[in-house]
Amino acid sequence: MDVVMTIAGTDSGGGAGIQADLKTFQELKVFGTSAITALTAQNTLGVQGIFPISPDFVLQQLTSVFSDFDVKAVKTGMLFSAEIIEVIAHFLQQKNVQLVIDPVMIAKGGESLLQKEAVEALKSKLIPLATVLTPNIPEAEVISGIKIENEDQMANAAHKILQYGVQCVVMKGGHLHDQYSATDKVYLADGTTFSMKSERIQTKHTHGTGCTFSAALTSFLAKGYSLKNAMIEAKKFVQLAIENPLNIGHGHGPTNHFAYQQRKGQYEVSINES
Ligand SMILES: Nc1ncnc2c1ncn2[C@@H]1O[C@H](COP(=O)(O)OP(=O)(O)O)[C@@H](O)[C@H]1O
Ligand SMILES: Cc1ncc(COP(=O)(O)O)c(N)n1
Repeated sequence: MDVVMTIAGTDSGGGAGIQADLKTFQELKVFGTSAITALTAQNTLGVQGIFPISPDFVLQQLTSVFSDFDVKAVKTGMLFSAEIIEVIAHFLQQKNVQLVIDPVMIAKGGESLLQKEAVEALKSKLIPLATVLTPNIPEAEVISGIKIENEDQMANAAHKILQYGVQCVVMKGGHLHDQYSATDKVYLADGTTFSMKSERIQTKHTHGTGCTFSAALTSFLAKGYSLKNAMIEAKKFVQLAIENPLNIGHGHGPTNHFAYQQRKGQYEVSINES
């Protein structure tokens, strides 16, 4: 059984963060472990409270898991502070794992999940260790310092981020103003790019989409899929999770992690090489 790990914050409402990651891992038949960076009191309406975990205790969780399991791939989500990022980066530097970084900054309701001062530590300490970085457009703007309003600016931002040492950047298109499609663009350090296009679902139930995508990507990498195939299957996983909502909660509801196993044979992501 392939063992994976999520280093992230919790979501008491179960739609994002650690909970979304573990549900995704379970559906994709990998064994999920975790190191929690912060507890959030959260539901589909927003984040009502944040209780950060001490950096020492984050390190204790990492040490417990890695001293016992052969962890194949790790993803990070909400990291909250520079101190927590530094502890994680120092720890992972000495490990041979595939690392997916979802640079979570702001919850859909607008609450900050990463302190502003922590962006520098993310850029200089953690991103250089990563196999893949999965920013949404606002996160890519903060990390690159480039405003993204068109494809050229997106490519410039991706190439700047690749210079920080990460092997691959996926620009997630959920926030783009495209009425019909949700296109994610993938930029690799070898200069190649491709895009993954799916139908944009008109829905307010997109809580945890970024967490779910990066957890699925981590699972497929741990299972030995190539980077490209892992990315395509992760896109399929999140598309089906959005397309088949559970209709629970009174705000931005969670996605449906069960849908991939039920419907994966009925859906193909459209790939464009460039
Ligand atoms: N309305 C939608 N319909 C289809 N796919 C979507 C939709 N919104 C987001 N996605 C997809 O969900 C994934 C997460 O994207 P995004 O919402 O940009 O990230 P985040 O949750 O980090 O803000 C991406 O693969 C994106 O293309
Ligand atoms: C603990 C936690 N982590 C991450 C997110 C981001 O959620 P989304 O994937 O919807 O951007 C969240 N709302 N809460």
